Amino acid sequence: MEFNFSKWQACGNDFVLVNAFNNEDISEIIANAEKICDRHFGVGADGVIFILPSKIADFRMQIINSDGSEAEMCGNGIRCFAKCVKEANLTDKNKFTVETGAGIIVPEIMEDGTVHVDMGEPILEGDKIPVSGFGNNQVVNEDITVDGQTYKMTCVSMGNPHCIVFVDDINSVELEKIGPKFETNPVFPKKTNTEFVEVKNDKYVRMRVWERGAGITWACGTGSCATLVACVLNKRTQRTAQIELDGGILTIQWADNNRIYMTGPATKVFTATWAE
Ligand SMILES: N[C@H](CCC[C@H](N)C(=O)O)C(=O)O
Repeated sequence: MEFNFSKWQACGNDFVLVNAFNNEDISEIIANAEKICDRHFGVGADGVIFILPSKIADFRMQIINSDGSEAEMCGNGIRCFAKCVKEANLTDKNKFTVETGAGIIVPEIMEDGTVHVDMGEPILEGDKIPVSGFGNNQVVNEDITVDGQTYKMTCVSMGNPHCIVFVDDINSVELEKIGPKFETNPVFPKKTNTEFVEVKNDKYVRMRVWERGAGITWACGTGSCATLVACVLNKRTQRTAQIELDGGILTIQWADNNRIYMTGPATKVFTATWAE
């Protein structure tokens, strides 16, 4: 298997990006995503992202987690995707449409090099997130029992499922122990990403994440969007706030038009060829 790729990171959430805009066969790369993402035997990444053509948008993005599972959407990934597309001269626009599993997403590359993304509307109906046991009701500050302990959860989908748990002290959360037990809890038919959040004030929160299919990552863009929505629903922040992650800070806004806007960095680390 031989293919060219570029390595990108966004707040420390890192990805292998593959340009398959000319419909190159990516089946073997997808089949080997776990090995490619391995931090000892491969490149090392939280996922593999493919740039693909689309019939309904300027581009299509496909995201494979480091465990080989496919996700509907990736917030940090789409910022890397946008700058990678621009660098590859696949467009002369700074704002364009991307078909994803979460619908059409619109990133815009800003003058200062950050990327501003219209992430669409949050999904709050329980059966659409999905979370079992709540019908189409919202899941806000509801009980969940994990490993014999009861937590209060608020669930939001940004095309992918998120379970947000507010804590008094983020440093006391044993993420590697409790994260996988939330991820695979039977109440989440499609598993879940889980965000633990310590609110610092009504415009600033600290968040750590255990991602579905990737484990602890240094940042989660869709998770930051879901976190802001959960904060507003629980009356803990304003509708615009900064989310401090292990690897950086994202600014998230839940606008009056009900759409979520995310702004943050994306940086190329290197380009290389996988030749095994
Ligand atoms: N692991 C996630 C996909 C990547 C999301 C995250 N890296 C982001 O920046 O949104 C899932 O399976 O839903």
